[in-house]
Order: sequence, then structure tokens, then C-alpha cells
Amino acid sequence: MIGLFTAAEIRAAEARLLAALPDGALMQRAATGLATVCLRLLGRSYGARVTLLVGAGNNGGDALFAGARLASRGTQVTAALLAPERAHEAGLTAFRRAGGRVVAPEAAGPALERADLVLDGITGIGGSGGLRPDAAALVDRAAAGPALMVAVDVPSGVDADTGAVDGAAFAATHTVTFGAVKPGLVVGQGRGHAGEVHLIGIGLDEHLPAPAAWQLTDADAAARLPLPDADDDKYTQGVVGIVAGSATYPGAGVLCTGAALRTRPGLVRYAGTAADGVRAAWPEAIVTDGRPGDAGRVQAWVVGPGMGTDDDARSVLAEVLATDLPVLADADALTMLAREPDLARNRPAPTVLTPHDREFARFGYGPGSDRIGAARRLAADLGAVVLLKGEATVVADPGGTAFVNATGTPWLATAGTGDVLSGITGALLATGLPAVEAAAVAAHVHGRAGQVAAARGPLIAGDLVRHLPEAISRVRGVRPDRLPDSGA
Ligand SMILES: NC(=O)C1=CN([C@@H]2O[C@H](COP(=O)(O)OP(=O)(O)OC[C@H]3O[C@@H](n4cnc5c(N)ncnc54)[C@H](O)[C@@H]3O)[C@@H](O)[C@H]2O)[C@@H](O)CC1
Ligand SMILES: Nc1ncnc2c1ncn2[C@@H]1O[C@H](COP(=O)(O)OP(=O)(O)O)[C@@H](O)[C@H]1O
Ligand SMILES: [K+]
Repeated sequence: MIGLFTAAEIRAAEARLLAALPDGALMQRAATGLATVCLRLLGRSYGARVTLLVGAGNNGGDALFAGARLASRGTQVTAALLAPERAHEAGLTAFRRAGGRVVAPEAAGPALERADLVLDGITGIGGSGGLRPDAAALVDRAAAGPALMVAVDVPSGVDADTGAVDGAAFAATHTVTFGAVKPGLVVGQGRGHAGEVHLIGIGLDEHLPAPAAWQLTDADAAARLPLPDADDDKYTQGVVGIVAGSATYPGAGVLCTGAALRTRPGLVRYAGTAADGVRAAWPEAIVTDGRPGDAGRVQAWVVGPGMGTDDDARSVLAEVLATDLPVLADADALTMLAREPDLARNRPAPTVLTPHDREFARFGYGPGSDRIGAARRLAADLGAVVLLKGEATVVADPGGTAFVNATGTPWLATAGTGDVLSGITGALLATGLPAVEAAAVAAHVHGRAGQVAAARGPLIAGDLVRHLPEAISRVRGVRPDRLPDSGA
């Protein structure tokens, strides 16, 4: 798993590491890694043109030392200094000594127009609030040029902890970040500004605390997707019950049940008023048009997508939440729970809520620009796991552990894909995974299914269900064309 660390956690770790190192050593590590990535991206050093945007802090120091390294290898490097009198002194000396050219921000236009690569060293983890006007103007001018845009540590204007962007921000194609990945690079608007993230080790790991936020890799997700083994039968792999869809809107029931089957095919039960549609679409499911209690035994419930919000729906929701089983509540169930949160508050078994932004806002406050913070707050308030959907889906548990999803595609912004996510999550809850992990792994697999489906063109929610087996195999690293011999 990839740990995500706040600016305060990184500063505390840096302080311990700095105390053990000679002056300036840490910045040299950062600048060496930065220059190496720049050279790789440029593909050459001699004759290339690089322009540095340099603020008054250590972030500008990193840029200047990296610029010095590039200049000493024959690259034409120009530095636009936002605050010449406060620019990093040693960095500026090294830069000038290596042949770097210094200009005022107002005179940086030609250098930005000609640059192959722009290096953003205006602010890093020390930035706060929206960029000041002079910095914002420089960032805008850089964006108009043709260069590769490389952010030092954090794109300037992006809040390193939350990903919030208030006004102008450097839109990077690559971010070279030091010591640890910051949440703001992978969530909220910051995710879109960071581009590809390159992590440079500077020896910080042993000084960092246990992370409170994580990103899963394919391998992490695969380790939580148990394979059936020789002792399994259809009942032992986790049976999920689905309450979704309605006579008027059977689609949600069909998508949710299909997603559960394609994730964990042992046995999926369905109870609800879309029974005919579900039966016709998925003969593999065990279907009743009765109440959840008529469905037979399950190890987890999914309740909500397309079920309506009338009195019958409310009583079905209450019945499911009154069980001592893990429950995933989505869509119409969230609308009802926003009115009556006590139905879900502090259940003895895990509850997972999967709101998009508008559903989230029904609980009393919008997610705002700190999506991890918002998910944590609602999770703590309700004693439930909250999966806040979006470009980067965030999962948080009541204790504050959070996951930021790394997979997905904007093509997922289409009706019904949330119903599919509910089915996947419910199937994983039924396997007995801790709820926060089931939700995080489900978001990971759902995003991969979206990527697999989108590779073939515009996707609809049913395509996600169809591509789930391939997505899961890819997450596991299984080549689809190889069949092991029996017992191998
Ligand atoms: N502490 C260390 O030893 C290391 C720090 N490193 C670098 O140091 C950075 C942190 O350095 P600093 O603490 O000096 O802070 P920064 O360099 O990130 O930012 C501070 C500067 O930005 C200005 N600023 C803040 N908000 C602004 C805004 N909204 N608009 C315009 N200007 C703004 C401040 O006035 C100050 O001059 C890291 O991000 C990283 O790049 C690396 O060199 C690794 C080692
Ligand atoms: N711009 C986007 N980029 C990536 N994923 C997105 C984007 N917009 C939505 N999604 C994903 O698509 C899904 C939509 O779910 P939801 O809004 O519940 O749809 P529905 O209710 O129609 O099923 C979520 O998994 C969400 O994270
Ligand atoms: K920066």
C-alpha cells in the first residue's frame, strides 16, 4: 500500500532526519532526484531549454539546485525569481555558478514560450491559500506555452493536504514529489493538477508515522480478493443479498445483482420488486419478490439502488439495518438515511454508505474541497464506513483510516455505474473483509473495470459488469490466455 502523508507529518519527519544529516544534504537528495526525472523527460540535456519558476522558500531552492545540475550538463536554464531578495541563497549561488540565467517574472515571457520544460518551484508544502497575484500571473503565462510542465514536490496553488485549489494553480504533466506522496496529489482538484506523480526517496521513511491514509495498488487489492479453494462450496465464499430496483425501475436490480455475481459468483440472492427483471437477466441468482427475510441466509446485504423511498421501501431498509450483518446502503437508501440517520448510526455490524456529492450533502453539509476530511467526518458521525464517490473516490472509516482510489476513468460518469459499485462492494463485504477494505478494494476493481471497458470505446454500466472478470484477472496479474494444468 502507498501511504499518504500530510505536510505536518512530513515536516515532523524531516526535522528528525535533518538533525541527523549535514546541512543542505536533504535538499541535495531532492534536487538530484528532480534533475534526474527532468533529464529523463527531456530525453537530452545539451541544447534543451528549461525555465524555472522560483518562489521564496525551499521549494524554489530545490528548483534552483536542480536547475544548476541541468545547466552544468549543457541545458539552457532560465530562472524567473518571484522574490529575488528572498530566493534560496545557496541555490541561487549554485545556479548562477553553473551558468543559469536569472530574469524578473515580467521578463520571463520569451523564456516560457521557448522552453521545453517548465519547473514549478513557487510553493511546495509551505504554500497556503490561493496563489498571490504575481505567482498566479506567472503560472498562467507558463500554461500558455508549449513546454512539459513539471511541479516540484506539489503543484503551486494546490493544497498538499486536501488537493483544494483556490484560484490559479500550476497544471503539471508530472509532479516530482519528495519523501512521501501527499494526499493533495491524488484527491480533489489537486489530482488533476499533479499529472503523473514520481516519488523520490530522500530517506524519510523510517521517520514517518503510520499512515492514516492510503492508496491501494493492484497487488494490495489482489491480496484481498480471495480465490475459491478445494474446500469451498457455493455457500462458503460469502453469500450476498441484494435489495435494489423496483417494478418500474428494474435496471438497478439487474446491474447490482450482475455485479455481485461477476465479483463473487458462489451465490447471490435477490429480494425485491424487480424480481422478474432480475430473474430474466440472471438465472444464476436466487430470486424472491418477497421481503429480505424471505431471501434465505446471507452474509451481507446491499440495499438501496432504485428501490424508491416510499413507506414500503423505508420498512425494507429498516429490516435490513436491523440485522446483525454488514450492510451497504446506496442511492434511495441514502436519501432515507439522511432523513433518519439513527437507523444506521452505530450498528453492531459494519455499515457502508456510498454517496456521490449530492447524496452526501443531504446529510447536512457538502463534501467541500477537503474530500478526505469530509468522508472522515460523516464516517465518525454515523459510526459507518463512508465511500464518497468522485473522480478519486475516497473511503473512510469511523476511526479515520482513509483510502483514496487510484483507478478509474471519467467514462464512469454514466447512469448505473454506482449500482455496479454497490454490487461489487456487497459481494466483498460478504467474504468477511473488513468493511473499509471491502469498499476500497471494490472501488479499485470498479475503476479497473471502467478502464478495461473504456479501452473499447464509450462505456455503459452493463459493460462494467461484462468486463469485471477481466478486470479482476488483471488486478490479480493473471494472463487471461494461460490455463494452469489441474493441480499446478
Ligand atoms: N525541509 C527540508 O529539508 C526539505 C524541503 N524540501 C522542499 O521544501 C519545500 C517546503 O519549503 P518551505 O517550507 O520553505 O515552503 P515553500 O517553499 O513550499 O513555500 C514557502 C514560500 O511560498 C510563499 N507562499 C506561501 N503561500 C503562497 C501563496 N499562496 N502564493 C504565493 N506564495 C506563497 C511563502 O511566502 C514562502 O516564501 C518542500 O515542498 C520541498 O520542495 C526539499 O528540499 C526536501 C528537503
Ligand atoms: N469524472 C469522473 N471520473 C471518474 N469516475 C467518476 C467520475 N464521475 C463519476 N465517477 C464514478 O462513477 C460512479 C457513479 O456512481 P453514481 O453517481 O452512484 O451513479 P448511478 O447512481 O447512476 O449509478 C462512481 O463510482 C463514481 O466514482
Ligand atoms: K511547486
